Amino acid sequence: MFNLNMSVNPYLLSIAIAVLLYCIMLRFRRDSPKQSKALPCEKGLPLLGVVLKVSTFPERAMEKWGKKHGPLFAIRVGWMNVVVIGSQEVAYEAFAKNDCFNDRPQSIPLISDGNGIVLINSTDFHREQRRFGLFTLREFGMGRKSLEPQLIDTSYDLCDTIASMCTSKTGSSDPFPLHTYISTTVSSVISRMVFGHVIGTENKQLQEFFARLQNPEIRKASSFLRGATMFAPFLRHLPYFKGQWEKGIQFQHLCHDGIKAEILDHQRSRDPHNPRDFIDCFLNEMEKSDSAANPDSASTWKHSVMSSDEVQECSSDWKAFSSFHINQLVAIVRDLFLAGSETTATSLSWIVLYLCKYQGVQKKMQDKIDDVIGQSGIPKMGLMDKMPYVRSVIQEITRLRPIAPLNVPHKASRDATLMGYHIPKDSIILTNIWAIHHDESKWPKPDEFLPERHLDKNGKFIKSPDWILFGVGHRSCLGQQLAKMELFIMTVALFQRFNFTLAPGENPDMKGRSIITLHTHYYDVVATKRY
Ligand code: HEM
Repeated sequence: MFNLNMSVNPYLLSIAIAVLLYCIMLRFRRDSPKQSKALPCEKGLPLLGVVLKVSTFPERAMEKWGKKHGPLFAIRVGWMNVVVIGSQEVAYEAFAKNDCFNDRPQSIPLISDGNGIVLINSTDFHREQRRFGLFTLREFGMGRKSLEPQLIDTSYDLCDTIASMCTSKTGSSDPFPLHTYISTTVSSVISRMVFGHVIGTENKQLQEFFARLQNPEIRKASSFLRGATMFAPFLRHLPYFKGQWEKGIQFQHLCHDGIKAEILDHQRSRDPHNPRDFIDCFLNEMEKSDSAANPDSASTWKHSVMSSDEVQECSSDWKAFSSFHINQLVAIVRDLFLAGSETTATSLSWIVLYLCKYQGVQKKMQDKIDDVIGQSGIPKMGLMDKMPYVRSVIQEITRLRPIAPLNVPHKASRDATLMGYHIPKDSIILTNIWAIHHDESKWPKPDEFLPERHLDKNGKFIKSPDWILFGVGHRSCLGQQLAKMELFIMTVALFQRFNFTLAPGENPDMKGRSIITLHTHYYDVVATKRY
C-alpha cells in the first residue's frame, strides 16, 4: 500500500520536526498563554469599557468588581485590559516574588522622560539608582536617629507658628488652613536632604513650581491628564489634551530649570570630600563613573547644566555608559521631591481631619502622649513602642484613607502567569490598596474608624501585612522610613501642644477627592493651646 522506499525531502522533514518540537515546547512552557487561564474581566460598554464608571473614586468601583470576580481580574478601559490586584497575597506574589510585574507604564513627560526613579522601568538602571537613593537618604538620616533632631525642630517650628496664631486671651487661633503649613513643613524636610536647604525666594522657578503644585485646579488637571494619557497615549494629539500636554511640558521645564539652578550652585560650591546633601553625593558619583567608565570624558561639558532642549538631545548618548548623569540627577531630584512632599503632607492632613471629627480619639491619644512624655517631653522615635495607641491611630487613618488608593501603576515586562492567569506583556497593573485596606475578612467593619483594632490584647501595636500603604516588593516606597518618622513625630508634636477642632461651619465630606491620589477636601481648623 505504502511505498516505503519513497524518498523524503530532508529539508521538509527537518522543518516538520522543528514545528513539532516548537508545538510541544509551547504546550509545556510554564508561562504559555495557552496553559494559563484568561482573567475574569469587567467589560463595561462597547468601545469605552468601564471608563465612565471610574472617573471618580475608581478604587471603590474596582473594590465592588473585585467582590464579583475575586482578587485578580481585568477591567476593560477603551480597548485595553487593565489588571487589578485586590488582595495582599496576590500583590506579594506579583511584586515581591516575581520580577516581571515591576515596570511602569509611560504617561506625561513630566513624570516619565526615561530618567528619574518613580516611573522608569525596572532595569539595571533603576536598580542602581534605587540602591544609591536608599543608601544616600539613609546617610542623611532616613530611618536613623541622626535625623530626629531636625524633624523635631521642624515640627516645633510648625507648632510655634501655630502658637503665634493663638490669642493670649482664649488660647485659640482663628480658623486657618493647617494643610498649607503642614505641606511647607514636610517639603522643608526633603528639601534639606536633597538640596541642603529649604527652597526660598532666591529660586523663583522652584518657588513658582511649588506654588502651582499646591493649586488644587492644577493638581486635578495634571492627575486627569496623567490618568487619561497613560491608558490612551494618542489623546495628547486631540485639541483639549494637546493644550494640557503642552502646559505639562512647560511645567516640567519650570521644575527642571529650578533644579538645574540648584545643581549649578552645588557645582560651584561643593567639596567632594564633604558632601552636604543628595545632590553633592550624586555629583561625586558622576565623577567616579566618569573616571572609571570613560576617562576621556571627565571634562566638565557633560556635567554642566544645560537648557531643556539640549538635555533632550544629549540624553541617549549619556545613558549609554552610566546611570549617573546630569539628566538623571535633575529627574531623580524632581521625583524625590514630588514623591516625598505631598504624600506625607496629605496623610497628615487626613490624620488631623479624622482627629477633629473624632474628638474622643483625639483626647485619648493626647492622654497617652501625656502619660509618656508629658507637656515638655520630646517626641522621639525610640518612644514609639511606648505609644502604641498613637501608632494605631496613624495606621487606622492611613488604612481608611491611603493617599495612593490604586498604588503607582505597574506594567508587565513580558508575557507571564500570575496565580494561574495569563498576564500579557505590557499590561498595566493596578493594586487596589483601598480594597485591601477595606477587606472585610481582614478588617471587620472595615469602614469604621477603630484604632484599637491595631492593638493586641496586651495593648501592643500590631503590624499587619494587610496594611500596605507603601506598596509591596521591589518597587515599594523608597521613602517609607522617612515618611513613618515624619508621621509619628509630627503627629505627636502637634497633638501634644494643641487641641484641634474643625472651624465653625466646616463639614468636609470624609470621602475626600480621588482621581489618582486621595486627598482631603479643603478644611480650616481652629487650634487651641493645651498649656
Ligand atoms: C505617607 C507618605 C508616603 C506614602 C503613602 C507613599 C506611598 C508610595 C507608594 C504607594 C509607592 C508605589 C509603590 C509601588 O509602586 O508598588 C511609592 C513609591 C515611591 N515613593 Fe513613596 N510614599 C510616601 C512618602 C515618600 C517619601 C517621603 C519619599 C521620599 C523620600 C518617597 C519616595 C518614593 C519613591 C522614590 C518611590 C518610587 C520607588 C520605585 O519606583 O522604585 N515616598 N510611595
